[in-house]
Formats: sequence, C-alpha cells, structure tokens
Amino acid sequence: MSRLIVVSNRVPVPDKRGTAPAGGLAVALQSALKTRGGLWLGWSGQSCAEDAVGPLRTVKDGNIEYALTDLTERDVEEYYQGFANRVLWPICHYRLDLAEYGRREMTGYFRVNRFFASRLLPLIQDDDLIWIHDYHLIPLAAELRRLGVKNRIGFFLHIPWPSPDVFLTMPVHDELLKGLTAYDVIGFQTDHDRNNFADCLARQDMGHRLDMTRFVVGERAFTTKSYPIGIETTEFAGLAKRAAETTLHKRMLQSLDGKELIIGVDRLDYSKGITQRIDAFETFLTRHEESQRKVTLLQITPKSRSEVPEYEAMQRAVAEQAGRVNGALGTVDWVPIRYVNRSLRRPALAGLYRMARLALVTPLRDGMNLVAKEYVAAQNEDDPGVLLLSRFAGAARELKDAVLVNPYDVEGTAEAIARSLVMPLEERRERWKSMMTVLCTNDVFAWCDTFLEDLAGGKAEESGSHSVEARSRNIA
Ligand SMILES: O=P(O)(O)OC[C@H]1O[C@H](O[C@H]2O[C@H](CO)[C@@H](O)[C@H](O)[C@H]2O)[C@H](O)[C@@H](O)[C@@H]1O
Ligand SMILES: O=c1ccn([C@@H]2O[C@H](COP(=O)(O)OP(=O)(O)O)[C@@H](O)[C@H]2O)c(=O)[nH]1
Repeated sequence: MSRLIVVSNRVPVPDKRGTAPAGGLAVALQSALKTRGGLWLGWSGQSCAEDAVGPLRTVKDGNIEYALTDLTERDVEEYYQGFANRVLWPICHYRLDLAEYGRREMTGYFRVNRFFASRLLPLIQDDDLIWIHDYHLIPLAAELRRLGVKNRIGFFLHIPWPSPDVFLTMPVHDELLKGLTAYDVIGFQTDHDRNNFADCLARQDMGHRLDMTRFVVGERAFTTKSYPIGIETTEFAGLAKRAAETTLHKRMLQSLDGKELIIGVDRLDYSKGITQRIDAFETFLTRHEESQRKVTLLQITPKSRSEVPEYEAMQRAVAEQAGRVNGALGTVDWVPIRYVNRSLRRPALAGLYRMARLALVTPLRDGMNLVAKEYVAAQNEDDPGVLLLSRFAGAARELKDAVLVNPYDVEGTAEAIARSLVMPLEERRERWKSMMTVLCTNDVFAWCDTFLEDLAGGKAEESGSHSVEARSRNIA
C-alpha cells in the first residue's frame, strides 16, 4: 500500500489538542487518518520573525506522523488572514461585499504555497499518494509539479465552490483554475460545487470534458467529483450515550430545571448565520409567549480568526445581540440565551447534543457542516431531537429529513422552531432513522476510502484502508 501524505493549513497539533481552535477539517481528517496512518504536513499555528523559521518539527502520534512548520508573521498576515480568509473565504461563501483584494496578500498567498512545496519536497517518496486540503493550498500541486513531482496528487475543497458569476470577480481566478488542473483528482463536498467548478472551466474556455467526471486541460487529464465528508458516526453515537454519566451532564440537566434545551454550535464566523438565528429565536419567543421560560438556547461559539477585522467586528455584534435579547426578554430566574465563547471538547459536546430537543444549524452558506451530522448521531433513538438545518449547508443535500429552512427568512425560521418543538415522537423517530441511515453509510471512513481509491487510480487499496473489519476494530 502506498504511503499517504496529507497537507492542510490547519493541523490538530498533538501537544495542543483540546486547546486548538475547533474546525471540521482537522476533526474529520484526524478520524480518517487514524486507521490508515500517514504523514500529515501543515502549519504549527505559530508565527515567527522573518529570519526565524526553523526546521520542520515532527511528532509521532499513533500511526500518524505530523510534520509542522512555523510561518513568518508576514506569511500569516498575507496568506492566512489576508488572501485565504479575506478573499477566498468570503468569495466562496458568496460574500462579495466582504472581499478585500490586495496585491500584497495575493503575492503572499502564492509565496507561501511555494514555501509549503519546498518543505514537502524532501519528504516525498516515489510511491506516495499526496492529498492536499482546502482553499489555503490551491496552487500547491502546480508548485510541486514545477519542482518535478510526478506522484498522484489529489485536492479536496472543504468549502463551497461558487457559481462563475461570483468566482470570476476574483482578480486571480485564472491562476487558481489553472493551478487546480495540476491535480489528478479534485473533490468537492457536493455535486452543486462540482458543477459550479465545471461551469467556471467552461466559461473560461479551459479544456474540454471527456465524460461525466473526466476533464482535459492542456496536457493534463483529471477527475472531478463530489465526496461529501462524514463523521465517525458509530463512535460519536457511543460518545453521546456515555456522556450521560458525566458530572457536566448532570450539572447541565440540573441547571435547566425542566426547560427544553435548544443548541447551536458554530465557530464565530459570518458564514454561520448566527445573528439571523438569534433574530429568529427572538421572533419565536415574542410570537409564542407561552414558550418563554420553557426553553433555553445554548449557543456555543468559539472565537475564530480574531485577527481578521470582519471576525473581530462580529464578536462584538453577536455578544451585544445576545445581551440585548436577554435584557429584553429575560427574567430574574430565566436567561433565554446562554452564550459561550469557549471551545468545548467533543465528549462534552456529544452529551449536550443528546440533551437538546432541537439543534439550530442555520449557516448562510457552508461547505458541509459536521455539527449537523454530529447532532443526529448523538440522539437517543427512542426519543430523538429535531435538526433544523439551512438549505445552504452542504449537509442539507444528504440530510433531507431535517427540517430545512432558509436562514435569510427570519420569520420562516421562527415558525420552523415552533413546529419542531411540538413535533410528535413518531415523526421525530422517522426523520432521525432516515438521516442516521445516511450517516452510517456515508461516514468519514467511506469518504476517505472513496477519495483515495480514485486517487490511487481506481484500485481499492487493501491493507490499512477502512475495510468493515478495520472500521469495527477502530470503533471497539
Ligand atoms: O482553520 P481555521 O481558520 O481555524 O478554520 C476552521 C476550519 O474551517 C473550515 O471548515 C470546513 O471544513 C468542514 C469539514 O469538511 C466543513 O464541514 C465546513 O463546512 C467547512 O467550513 C475550513 O474549510 C477549514 O480549512 C478550517 O480549518
Ligand atoms: O466547541 C467546539 C465547537 C466545535 N467543535 C467541533 O468543530 C467542528 C466544526 O465543524 P463544522 O464542519 O461544523 O464547521 P467548521 O468550523 O469546520 O466550519 C465539529 O466537528 C465540532 O464538533 C468542537 O470540537 N468544539
């Protein structure tokens, strides 16, 4: 079996686990890699002065070897906070109004990709499969090809790919599209994203289509498909079941004092629709006065990308909004919204999901949204809660039995909250069962195996892949 090399900007640095910022890419890749093993290269999360970047730091954890690199302060500013998170992120989430183009940031982005290529090159062996992740590293394969790398290289985009009208507003769109054609397999979360990408190629008159999934651009042929990312469904369900025994769980139940729990879990990001959600919750409480004092919304929102101005502004806006609603509607013994700005560990989250009668997952746009999947997996099959899910999350393409809402429609979402809270047990069970069936089939191991099978050139890789046997060992 070929060795797997994974490259991503964000890596769950082993000695910092638990304190690392929450994010679906790191969570999912770690689950996917733990059986198969491999080398995982990424940013250490540390920045340093221009002349102080040391050698790679390697850490072995189980059968994953992490290779971590520091970046300079300028790199972080231009590549991560600048081009990745002030241009690519807003554009891919359809927020043209928030994109801030700057030549310095664009140059920094391509420079850091060259730097990643130079760090990776000495580690590559002939048979390695290389799997690069997300919008930070789109040009990495082109840089590796320039250095003579002939290995199979795959790319998976965790965020949405927008329609050509949106994507082509970006000044360097052609460099990015051409950069992608250096990969052998390009994966997206949904068919919708994949089709948008194909439409961008067509609009720019780049190459031609061989069949449903194969394209040729210049000298290169590549496959492009959707591979919806999943979670460790069975393991997460087990975590949630066991959480009922913990002190946190008991304390939380006590503090609820019989009130129904509604939960929201999101990084503090404008794509997650948190302000629209709070508006919808307030509208629900005002229009359904009988529910006041009977429900509590627990909004867990770890800070994210705080150095980026749009995120900093949002921190203030959401805190003020939650404070205003609590001030207006709260009573001496009832707080409508419990707003938590810290990251929780996954076992604690699993227990809270299971306790919640309703989850509000209402992004304005989201690549997938693993929280939606985790909430479903955590439910008690005899008395499952309801998932209220935005149509604009990648997860909505699979979880068709969630209560689907348009998060821009605040009144519609408020009414969906009201309906969900009184949904009969039989309907809740039917919806849950159908969603859980999807999650058990499309779990994170299936995602990983399917992508790697295509990357390996169609042959199923034998040992160490996530065979049913290996997966059950993993769960045990
Ligand atoms: O690394 P950060 O800047 O702290 O951000 C965290 C991650 O956010 C994004 O996650 C995405 O990946 C999830 C798993 O595929 C998906 O469910 C979600 O919809 C995406 O938003 C980002 O794409 C990652 O690169 C970041 O690490
Ligand atoms: O306090 C928190 C909040 C979130 N998460 C995890 O972070 C991931 C968020 O992934 P998602 O795909 O929903 O969104 P992203 O943040 O990647 O955009 C999920 O696995 C959550 O369980 C966590 O571990 N602790």
